[in-house]
Amino acid sequence: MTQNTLDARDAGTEAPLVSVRDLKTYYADDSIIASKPPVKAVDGVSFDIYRGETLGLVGESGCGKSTLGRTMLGLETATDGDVVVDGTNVADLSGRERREWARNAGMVFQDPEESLNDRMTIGEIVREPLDAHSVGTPDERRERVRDLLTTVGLQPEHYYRYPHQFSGGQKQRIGIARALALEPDFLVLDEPTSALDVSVQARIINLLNELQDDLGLTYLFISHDLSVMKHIADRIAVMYLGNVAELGPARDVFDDPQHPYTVSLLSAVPGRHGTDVERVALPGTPPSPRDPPSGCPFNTRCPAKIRPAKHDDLSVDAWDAIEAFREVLRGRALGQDGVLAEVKRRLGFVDADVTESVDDLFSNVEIDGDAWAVIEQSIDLAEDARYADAEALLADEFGGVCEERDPENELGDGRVSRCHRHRDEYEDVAPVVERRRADD
Ligand SMILES: Nc1ncnc2c1ncn2[C@@H]1O[C@H](COP(=O)(O)OP(=O)(O)OP(=O)(O)O)[C@@H](O)[C@H]1O
Repeated sequence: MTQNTLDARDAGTEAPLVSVRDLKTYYADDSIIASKPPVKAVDGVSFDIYRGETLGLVGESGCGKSTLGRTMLGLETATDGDVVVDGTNVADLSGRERREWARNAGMVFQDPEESLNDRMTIGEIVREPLDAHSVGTPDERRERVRDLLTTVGLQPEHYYRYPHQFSGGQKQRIGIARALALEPDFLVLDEPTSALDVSVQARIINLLNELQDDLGLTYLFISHDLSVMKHIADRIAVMYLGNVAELGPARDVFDDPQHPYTVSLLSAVPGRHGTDVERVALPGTPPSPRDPPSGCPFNTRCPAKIRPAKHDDLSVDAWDAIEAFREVLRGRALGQDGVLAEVKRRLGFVDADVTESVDDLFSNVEIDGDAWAVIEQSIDLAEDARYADAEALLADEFGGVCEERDPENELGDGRVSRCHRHRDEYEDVAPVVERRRADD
C-alpha cells in the first residue's frame, strides 16, 4: 500500500472498497426432532477494507473466519447487517448483479488438493470461470489462461497437465490463477498457505504480495496463524466467537496488543521480535457459538477478567476453580434434557459427577466466608441437576461487568479493542495479566 493511500485514509478522505456493518450469519438447526438454537458463526462484525490493502483475519478454529469471508462474497446469506462493496449492498444484489459481483471478487481456498478437480487439465480448471462468464472467444480464453499461468509463476506449457503432476505449492498457484481469471478487485484468501511447508508458504506469500502491487488487488487474508500475518497484513482483525475483539495496523497489533485475547494469542507465537514473551495459557475451550456467554464473548477464558471488588481477596487458584466449576455447570446445562432433569429431580437423584468435579476443583483451594456460602448453595443445586440455576447463582455473585455488558470499542485512532479494561476506572490489561500469571 502506498503512503498516499495511508495519508488519504488517515485524513478520512478515502472511501473503503468493502464495508461490513453489524454482520451476522447464523446457521439454523434444521432437524425437526430436537431443534437447538442457531450457530452464531458471525455475530455482529463491523470493519472496512480499503483499496489495495490486506486485512488479515485471525482467530482460533471455529471462530467464524471462513463464514465471514463467504458471507462477504455472497456465498452465505447474511442473517442481518450489511456488506457494502464500492457503494453496493451485496445482500440487495440478485441474479445478474450477483454474478457481476462474483466476477469482481474471488476466493482462494486452504487445501489445493481438494479445490482442484483431478480429472480436468490445469488449463480447463483456470479457464472454467472464463467459460462460465463467456469471456471473449475460445482462443482468447486459452491465451488468457496461458498469461495467468505465467503471472503466478507457472509455465504456459502446464496447460495440458493434470493436478496430480504438481506439488502443493504449485497447486496453490493454480488456485490463485483461477481466482484471478475474471480480474477481481477483491480476493478472499482462506488459509491459502496452511497446507504448505514453511518454505513454500513464504513463496506463495511473496507471489500474493507481488500480485497485489501489480494488479492493485485488495485482500481479506484468513489465517489461524498470527505469525503468517506479519508477512502480508497491513491491518489485522482478531476474531473470537463470531466477534472482532481487536483490529488495528499490523505493526501496532504485534507490538502493542490491547485486547487480552490478542495478548494470549501473541504469547503463543514463538520468538516474537526476539523477545522472550511468556506464554499466557487460556483456560478451557471456546464456548459453543450456539450459546455464547452474556456480556463480553471472551469473559469465560479471559486472563484479565474484571472481578467484583467484594471478592478481591480470592486467590488466583480460587478464581480458577470457580471459573472451571462454572464451565462444568454450563456444559451440563447445555446438554440437559428438560424432561429427564425434572424426573431426576423428583426422584431425589444426586449427580455424582458433580460431586466428583467439586472434590477435584475445590479440595485444595481456600475459599471462606460469603464466597464459600454461595458456592455451597450452587453445589446443592447442581447435585439436584439444577445446573442452570446453580450457574446463575454463581454468575450473580462472581460475574462482574464483563458478564453484564458487551464492551464497546474503547480506543480511537483507527484501533478497535472491545474490552472494559480500557476504561479509566479499571486497571490496564497488561499488568493484570502479568500479575495473575506470576501468582499462578
Ligand atoms: N454450514 C454450516 N452449518 C452449520 N454450522 C456451520 C456451518 N459452517 C460453519 N458452521 C459452524 O460455524 C462456526 C464457525 O465456523 P467457520 O468455519 O466459519 O470458522 P473458522 O474460524 O473458519 O474455522 P476453521 O479455521 O476451522 O475453518 C463453527 O462452529 C462451525 O461449526
